[in-house]
Amino acid sequence: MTLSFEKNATEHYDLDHLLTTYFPELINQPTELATKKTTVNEIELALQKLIALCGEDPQQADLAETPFRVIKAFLEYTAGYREDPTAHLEKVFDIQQNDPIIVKDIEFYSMCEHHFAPFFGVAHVAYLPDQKVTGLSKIARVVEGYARRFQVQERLTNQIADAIDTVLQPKGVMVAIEAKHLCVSSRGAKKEQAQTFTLASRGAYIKDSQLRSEFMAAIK
Ligand SMILES: Nc1nc2c(ncn2[C@@H]2O[C@H](COP(=O)(O)OP(=O)(O)OP(=O)(O)O)[C@@H](O)[C@H]2O)c(=O)[nH]1
Ligand SMILES: [Zn+2]
Repeated sequence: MTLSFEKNATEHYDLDHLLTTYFPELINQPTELATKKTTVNEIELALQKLIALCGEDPQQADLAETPFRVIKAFLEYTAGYREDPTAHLEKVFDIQQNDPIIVKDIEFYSMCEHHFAPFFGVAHVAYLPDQKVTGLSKIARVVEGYARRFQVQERLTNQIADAIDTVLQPKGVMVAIEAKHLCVSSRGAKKEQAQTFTLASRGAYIKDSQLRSEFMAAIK
């Protein structure tokens, strides 16, 4: 079977648009843009080979644009690599708050770095401020910024805690993530109900059992 990516040249196949959407700096860098285009074409070819390896004909009409769509989807799943999540926390408010602030049920989608299968669920974040209080949405933006990468749940949990700890310098921070991993439920062990719960605590949340139980009660 001969494979070629030219087959994808349909009206929906707008490589320039794709690349300049996800890499806006390439608009003024024609050489780098050309290199990226070659890379995309190579990946398309590899994805056609993957489709063939799985037992399907990559040239059939319904699959013609699939490699391009996959690349587009991956750039969306991994948008977090092209931002600095800590930057969201730089804007702080002068709000007097002596007790913890807890933002719970922040839904997220991430991508397991072992299988490129989604894992998804909710993150709960608490911090005990010390002067710096951030906007509530910024906590959710930090979760997004680290979730949209190739991840493991433990690293995601710790990165969120570290970002808040470093930028806001609170008295303490605690993050809990509840997630379902499709690599565990849809394949491999095939445990559909299994969920993973991870915690990361910093500062006062490491040892203060009252703070910890208050957080656990709030997210129940
Ligand atoms: N600790 C941790 N493990 C993860 C995460 N996501 C996936 N994994 C695990 O990564 C492991 C990879 O194990 P391997 O034995 O190398 O890969 P595998 O043969 O596909 O393993 P199975 O999933 O058991 O079929 C699996 O046990 C996955 O469940 C995560 O976020 N954290
Ligand atoms: Zn996995």
